[in-house]
Amino acid sequence: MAGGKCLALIAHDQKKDDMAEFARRHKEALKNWRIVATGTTGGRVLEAVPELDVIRLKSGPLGGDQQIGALIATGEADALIFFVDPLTPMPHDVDVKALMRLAIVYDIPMALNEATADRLIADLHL
Ligand SMILES: O=C(CO)COP(=O)(O)O
Repeated sequence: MAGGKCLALIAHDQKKDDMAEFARRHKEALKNWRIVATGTTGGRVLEAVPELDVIRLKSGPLGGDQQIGALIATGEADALIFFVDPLTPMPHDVDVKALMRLAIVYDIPMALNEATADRLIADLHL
Protein backbone atom coordinates (compact mmCIF):
# COMPACT_ATOMS: atom_id res chain seq x y z
CA MET A 1 0.00 0.00 0.00
CA ALA A 2 1.10 3.57 -0.62
CA GLY A 3 2.78 5.57 2.17
CA GLY A 4 1.17 7.57 4.98
CA LYS A 5 -0.35 6.52 8.24
CA CYS A 6 -3.08 3.94 7.88
CA LEU A 7 -6.12 3.58 10.13
CA ALA A 8 -8.37 0.49 10.04
CA LEU A 9 -12.10 1.04 10.65
CA ILE A 10 -14.61 -1.73 11.34
CA ALA A 11 -18.11 -1.76 12.81
CA HIS A 12 -20.49 -4.62 13.39
CA ASP A 13 -24.00 -4.20 11.96
CA GLN A 14 -25.61 -2.83 15.13
CA LYS A 15 -22.80 -0.27 15.38
CA LYS A 16 -22.67 0.95 11.80
CA ASP A 17 -24.86 4.01 12.43
CA ASP A 18 -22.50 4.94 15.25
CA MET A 19 -19.51 4.50 12.94
CA ALA A 20 -21.07 6.72 10.25
CA GLU A 21 -21.73 9.39 12.88
CA PHE A 22 -18.19 8.96 14.24
CA ALA A 23 -16.76 9.50 10.74
CA ARG A 24 -18.84 12.67 10.31
CA ARG A 25 -17.78 13.96 13.73
CA HIS A 26 -14.08 13.36 13.11
CA LYS A 27 -14.13 14.13 9.40
CA GLU A 28 -11.30 16.69 9.50
CA ALA A 29 -9.00 14.41 11.49
CA LEU A 30 -9.79 11.37 9.35
CA LYS A 31 -8.86 13.26 6.17
CA ASN A 32 -5.22 13.02 7.31
CA TRP A 33 -5.26 9.23 7.18
CA ARG A 34 -5.43 6.48 4.64
CA ILE A 35 -8.29 4.32 5.81
CA VAL A 36 -8.82 0.61 5.29
CA ALA A 37 -12.18 -0.85 6.22
CA THR A 38 -14.17 -4.03 5.95
CA GLY A 39 -16.57 -3.91 3.01
CA THR A 40 -19.87 -2.76 4.44
CA THR A 41 -18.31 -0.49 7.05
CA GLY A 42 -16.20 1.18 4.35
CA GLY A 43 -19.31 1.77 2.27
CA ARG A 44 -21.10 3.42 5.18
CA VAL A 45 -18.09 5.59 6.02
CA LEU A 46 -17.78 6.75 2.41
CA GLU A 47 -21.50 7.46 2.26
CA ALA A 48 -21.14 9.61 5.38
CA VAL A 49 -17.94 11.40 4.28
CA PRO A 50 -17.31 10.84 0.55
CA GLU A 51 -14.03 12.77 0.49
CA LEU A 52 -12.21 10.29 2.75
CA ASP A 53 -9.50 8.02 1.34
CA VAL A 54 -11.04 4.61 2.05
CA ILE A 55 -9.94 1.24 0.71
CA ARG A 56 -12.74 -1.31 1.12
CA LEU A 57 -11.69 -4.89 1.78
CA LYS A 58 -13.91 -7.98 2.02
CA SER A 59 -16.89 -7.96 4.34
CA GLY A 60 -16.01 -9.22 7.82
CA PRO A 61 -17.74 -12.61 7.62
CA LEU A 62 -16.07 -13.22 4.23
CA GLY A 63 -12.51 -12.56 5.39
CA GLY A 64 -12.29 -8.79 5.90
CA ASP A 65 -11.19 -9.06 9.53
CA GLN A 66 -8.43 -11.44 8.48
CA GLN A 67 -7.32 -9.06 5.73
CA ILE A 68 -7.00 -6.28 8.29
CA GLY A 69 -5.16 -8.66 10.62
CA ALA A 70 -2.68 -9.35 7.81
CA LEU A 71 -2.14 -5.60 7.33
CA ILE A 72 -1.38 -5.28 11.03
CA ALA A 73 1.07 -8.20 10.86
CA THR A 74 2.92 -6.63 7.92
CA GLY A 75 3.08 -3.22 9.62
CA GLU A 76 0.77 -1.56 7.10
CA ALA A 77 -2.08 -0.74 9.49
CA ASP A 78 -1.02 1.61 12.28
CA ALA A 79 -4.17 1.79 14.41
CA LEU A 80 -7.52 0.01 14.69
CA ILE A 81 -10.95 1.37 15.55
CA PHE A 82 -13.45 -1.47 15.80
CA PHE A 83 -16.99 -0.81 17.05
CA VAL A 84 -17.84 -4.25 18.38
CA ASP A 85 -21.39 -5.47 19.02
CA PRO A 86 -21.13 -7.46 22.26
CA LEU A 87 -24.75 -8.64 22.19
CA THR A 88 -25.00 -10.58 18.93
CA PRO A 89 -23.45 -13.98 18.18
CA MET A 90 -21.31 -13.86 15.00
CA PRO A 91 -20.45 -16.71 12.62
CA HIS A 92 -16.96 -15.23 12.26
CA ASP A 93 -16.29 -14.74 15.96
CA VAL A 94 -12.95 -16.54 15.63
CA ASP A 95 -11.85 -14.01 12.98
CA VAL A 96 -12.79 -11.13 15.28
CA LYS A 97 -10.74 -12.63 18.11
CA ALA A 98 -7.80 -13.31 15.78
CA LEU A 99 -7.82 -9.69 14.63
CA MET A 100 -7.83 -8.36 18.18
CA ARG A 101 -5.07 -10.78 19.07
CA LEU A 102 -2.83 -9.44 16.29
CA ALA A 103 -3.49 -5.85 17.33
CA ILE A 104 -2.23 -6.87 20.78
CA VAL A 105 0.73 -8.88 19.43
CA TYR A 106 1.92 -5.93 17.32
CA ASP A 107 0.92 -3.44 20.01
CA ILE A 108 -0.93 -1.00 17.81
CA PRO A 109 -3.48 1.42 19.31
CA MET A 110 -6.87 -0.33 19.28
CA ALA A 111 -10.23 1.15 20.28
CA LEU A 112 -13.14 -1.26 20.64
CA ASN A 113 -15.85 1.24 21.56
CA GLU A 114 -16.75 4.80 20.76
CA ALA A 115 -15.64 6.38 24.03
CA THR A 116 -12.13 5.00 23.55
CA ALA A 117 -12.10 5.82 19.83
CA ASP A 118 -12.84 9.50 20.57
CA ARG A 119 -9.86 9.57 22.92
CA LEU A 120 -7.67 7.67 20.46
CA ILE A 121 -8.37 10.14 17.67
CA ALA A 122 -7.47 13.02 19.99
CA ASP A 123 -4.34 11.27 21.24
CA LEU A 124 -3.05 10.32 17.80
CA HIS A 125 -3.11 14.03 16.89
CA LEU A 126 -5.02 13.18 13.79
O1 LIG B 1 -18.15 -8.21 10.35
C1 LIG B 1 -17.42 -7.26 10.48
C2 LIG B 1 -16.35 -7.28 11.47
O2 LIG B 1 -16.24 -8.47 12.19
C3 LIG B 1 -17.59 -6.06 9.65
O3 LIG B 1 -17.76 -6.37 8.29
P1 LIG B 1 -18.59 -5.40 7.39
O4 LIG B 1 -18.02 -4.02 7.56
O5 LIG B 1 -18.43 -5.87 5.98
O6 LIG B 1 -20.00 -5.49 7.88
